[in-house]
Amino acid sequence: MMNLNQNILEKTEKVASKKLMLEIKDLKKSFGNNYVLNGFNLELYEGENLVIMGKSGSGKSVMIKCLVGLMEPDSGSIKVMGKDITILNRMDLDELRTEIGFLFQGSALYDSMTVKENLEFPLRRHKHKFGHITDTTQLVIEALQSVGLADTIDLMPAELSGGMQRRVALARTLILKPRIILYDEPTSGLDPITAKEIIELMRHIQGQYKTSSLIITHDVDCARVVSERMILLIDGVNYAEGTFAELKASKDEKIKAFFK
Ligand SMILES: Nc1ncnc2c1ncn2[C@@H]1O[C@H](COP(=O)(O)OP(=O)(O)OP(=O)(O)O)[C@@H](O)[C@H]1O
Repeated sequence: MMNLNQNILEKTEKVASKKLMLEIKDLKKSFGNNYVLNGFNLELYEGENLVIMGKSGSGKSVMIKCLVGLMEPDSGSIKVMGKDITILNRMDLDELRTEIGFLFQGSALYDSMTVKENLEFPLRRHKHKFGHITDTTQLVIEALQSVGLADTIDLMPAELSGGMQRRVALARTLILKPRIILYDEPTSGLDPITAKEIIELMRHIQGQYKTSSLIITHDVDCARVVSERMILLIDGVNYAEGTFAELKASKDEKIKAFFK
């Protein structure tokens, strides 16, 4: 039987051999006297699903905004696939952004466009990534198939349920074949059954597209099913890190509060 030390060593080697997709080091951001991020760190490895949990107002959105270049941190470094985004110029940042897909709360579809047109939209915007594509239909169908909704291609968003709209929004993200996906509260506002469908879909996407995902959620079920690792963001730092099972077993009151 394998002893514990050997097991830990093998796990460490496995992680070390994986490519680092995202790396946040000592991130700090404050607004006046409100010190929101006080040295936050994060490492996301290729192919993994990393969940971040934090109470409302703990700085999750601020962290995401810094990560995608919408907000300037006070200090710290943010590397996406090895490139420090805090020093990239606009054009390089735009190009790097095509490697990152988003599924944000209320990732709204354009109401006046069909599902197909909604999915073609990012392809037109990021033409340079795919060169000149004359027939986008096949790409649209493939992306819709991966979320199980190929038959909605000619429908309008209003004809879809809330869960279907979120799946189409995910297809619109996938069509650019991102290497990293950021999910911000992917199950919020959905009934438990639809939320479960989205959670299963996130797992399926990870397998099919080999994406690395950063998932911000309050949903304990979602964290349990999708995460390989979790970070608890408390007081602007990584208060605790580990697998779902490790954190759930903690006796620390602040950690326990997340699993009640
Ligand atoms: N542009 C801003 N100017 C001033 N304060 C801000 C700004 N953006 C965020 N904050 C403050 O930063 C703190 C963290 O906010 P943030 O939106 O990141 O929380 P959150 O963890 O995403 O919360 P929730 O789970 O409710 O979405 C809050 O105290 C908020 O008031």
